[in-house]
Amino acid sequence: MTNSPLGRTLVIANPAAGCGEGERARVFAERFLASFSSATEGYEILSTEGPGDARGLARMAGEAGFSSVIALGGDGVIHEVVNGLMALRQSIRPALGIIPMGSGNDYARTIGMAKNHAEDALAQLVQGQIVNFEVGQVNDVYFMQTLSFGLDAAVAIDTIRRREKNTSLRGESLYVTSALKLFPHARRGWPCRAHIDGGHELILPTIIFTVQIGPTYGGGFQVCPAANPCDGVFDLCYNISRPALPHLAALLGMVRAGTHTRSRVLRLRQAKTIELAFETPVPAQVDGEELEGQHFDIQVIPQALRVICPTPATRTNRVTWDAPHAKE
Ligand SMILES: Nc1ncnc2c1ncn2[C@@H]1O[C@H](COP(=O)(O)OP(=O)(O)OP(=O)(O)O)[C@@H](O)[C@H]1O
Repeated sequence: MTNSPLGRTLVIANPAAGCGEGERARVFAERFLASFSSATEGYEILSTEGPGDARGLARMAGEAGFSSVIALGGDGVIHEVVNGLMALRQSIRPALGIIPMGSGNDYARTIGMAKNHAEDALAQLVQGQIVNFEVGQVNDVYFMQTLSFGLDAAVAIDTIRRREKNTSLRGESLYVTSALKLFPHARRGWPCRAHIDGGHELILPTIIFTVQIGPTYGGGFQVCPAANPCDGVFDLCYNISRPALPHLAALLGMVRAGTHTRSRVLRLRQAKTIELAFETPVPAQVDGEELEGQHFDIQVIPQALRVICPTPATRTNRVTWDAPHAKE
C-alpha cells in the first residue's frame, strides 16, 4: 500500500446514491481507510445532505490543502465534485478519485473503475495511477463525461424525474422505456445553428447532438465509442438529416452497442469548441443533470483534472485511453 497515490484525502459521500447503497459504501470506506493507515496521509469522510453540497465541499478541500478528493456516489455527485475542483486554481486543485455507486456509472466506465463495489474500487484507488484528463465547459458549467441536446437529453431528464418518483425501474430499462415514450415528440427535432471549431455556420435539424469526453452516456450507451478523455478534443455525434421514426428506434438500439457509427443520418467527428444557438429552448443534460437554455458555448479544457485511475492490471473494463500523461 506504500505506493498509494491518495495522500491527504477527503471522501465526499452521497448516502442517497444508488438507492441508498451510497451509505453502505460510506461505512465500508470508513472501515477500510481506518484499517489501512498507509493508504492515505490522513483522511476525512463527509456526507452530503442534498444537492449542491458536494461542490462546496470539494472546493473547500482544495483550500484546506487536501491532495485528493474521492467522490462516492453516482455521476451526479462526481459532476458536483468536478465543478467544485474546477473552481480552484490548478496549483491547489486536488486529484479526483471515485467510488462509483450510481445507477449510470458512465464515468466509471471511462476510467475502468469497479461499479457499485466499494471494496474493489478502494483497492483500485490505493494501487492507482494519476492521469491528466480533460474537462468540458458549457457556459459556466463544467462536465467530465457527457453533454447532450435533444431526444437523448429529454430521455435522460425523464429518467431522473421518474427515479425521483421512486420508480422500481433502474438503469437500462428505465432509459429504454423513457425513450419509447418520447420518440413521437422528436419528429420535428430542435433546429439549431452551429459553429464547430469556428467553421462556417451549419443549420442542423437536431434530434440528437452529443458532446462526449468518454465513450458512453445513459448508463452504457456507446454514443462515441472511440472517445478518449486524454486527447484534448471532444467526440461529437449529431444527426444531419431527420430519420423516420422506425429508423430512429433502430438507431437507439445500435447506439447501445456502438454500431451506429456508419449511419448516414449521423455525423461523428471531433472538435474543441462548439457554439449552438437553438430556435427554442431545448432539452439538455450535462453529466445526467438537467441544463436549461437555448444558446450554448462549449469548450474543452485539456489536461485539466488529475484523475486517480486503476492501473491496466486492475481495470474492470476496457478503456479508450493509453498510458498515464502525468504522475506526481
Ligand atoms: N444526501 C443527499 N440526499 C439526497 N440527494 C442528494 C444527497 N446528496 C446529494 N444528492 C443529490 O443526488 C443526486 C444524484 O446523486 P448521484 O448521482 O450521486 O446518485 P444516483 O442518482 O444514484 O446515480 P446516477 O447519477 O449514476 O444515476 C445528485 O444530483 C445530488 O445533488
